[in-house]
Amino acid sequence: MILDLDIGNTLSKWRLKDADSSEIRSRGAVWTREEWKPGSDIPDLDVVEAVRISSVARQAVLEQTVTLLQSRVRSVHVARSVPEALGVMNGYEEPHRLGVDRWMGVLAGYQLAGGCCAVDCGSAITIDFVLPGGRHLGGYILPGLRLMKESLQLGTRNVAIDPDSEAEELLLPGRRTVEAVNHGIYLAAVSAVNRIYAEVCDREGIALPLLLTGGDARVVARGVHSPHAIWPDMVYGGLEACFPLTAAERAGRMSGAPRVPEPAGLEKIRAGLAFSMLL
Ligand SMILES: Nc1ncnc2c1ncn2[C@@H]1O[C@H](COP(=O)(O)OP(=O)(O)O)[C@@H](O)[C@H]1O
Ligand SMILES: CC(C)(COP(=O)(O)O)[C@@H](O)C(=O)NCCC(=O)O
Ligand SMILES: [K+]
Repeated sequence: MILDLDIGNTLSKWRLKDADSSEIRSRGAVWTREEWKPGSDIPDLDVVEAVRISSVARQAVLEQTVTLLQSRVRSVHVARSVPEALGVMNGYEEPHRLGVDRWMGVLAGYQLAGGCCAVDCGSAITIDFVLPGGRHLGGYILPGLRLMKESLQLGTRNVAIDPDSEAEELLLPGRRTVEAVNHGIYLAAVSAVNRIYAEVCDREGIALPLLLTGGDARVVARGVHSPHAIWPDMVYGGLEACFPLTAAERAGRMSGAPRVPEPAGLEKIRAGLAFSMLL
């Protein structure tokens, strides 16, 4: 069994993948700031023969995790942001400073769709661009929905946006504090994604496929106008591409990869941008 780990600032997600059948056997998540204890929602390491890790948590968290895993599992692979991999050139001036979860998302997106825009809606919302040919342009980082809400300190943190809410409802003026905050941060997040996607496509003269991942991907996607795909396992896809262990992975197939819709035409994206500038 292969254990894939995606350690974010909020949640440490894991999944167990059968190395023979490529099936995902189980998944879970624990709070990143909490210590792993027996009984918490962690996988049984006795069945694990290899581990792949993407971590943006503090260095100490990664070190503890790697030490624990190395004592139990033969091969442990830790992903790093590097200047170039799998045909993608990292756009950062200091490539190792690019969050490795972003790097994994970009590599997975490029392997699946070629040039693309990869959006990760977690603790932070990150929006990265890679062009056909593999040049990563860099990206944008803004606070995620939960962080935006907590920063207001209005006592609304425990009332999360219902992920099944319709975007139209979430865009209405709120008539209670909780509603006003939830609708405000929602509009901030979806406006940023829509605008940044259109700006960069316009500037580069190309309509790029759009991919979303992260804990808030589903609700943010409801407010995204352009055709897009949601890929909950996009970071894991990057791990599979960097450290292929199964026959399918070596052939470039990533688990759970969605069908990516054709992007809207560049003229349509540009018309939307011009319209939003008139407002
Ligand atoms: N069941 C859930 N538990 C915790 N957070 C959730 C859940 N569903 C959605 N979220 C949202 O997802 C965010 C965490 O997403 P995730 O992509 O795991 O973040 P990170 O990678 O930064 O840890 C939370 O900040 C919250 O807004
Ligand atoms: C931007 C991030 C905090 C996003 O982390 P996440 O929301 O996925 O927990 C992470 O990718 C990170 O720590 N990046 C390093 C800084 C950078 O990418 O420029
Ligand atoms: K993120």
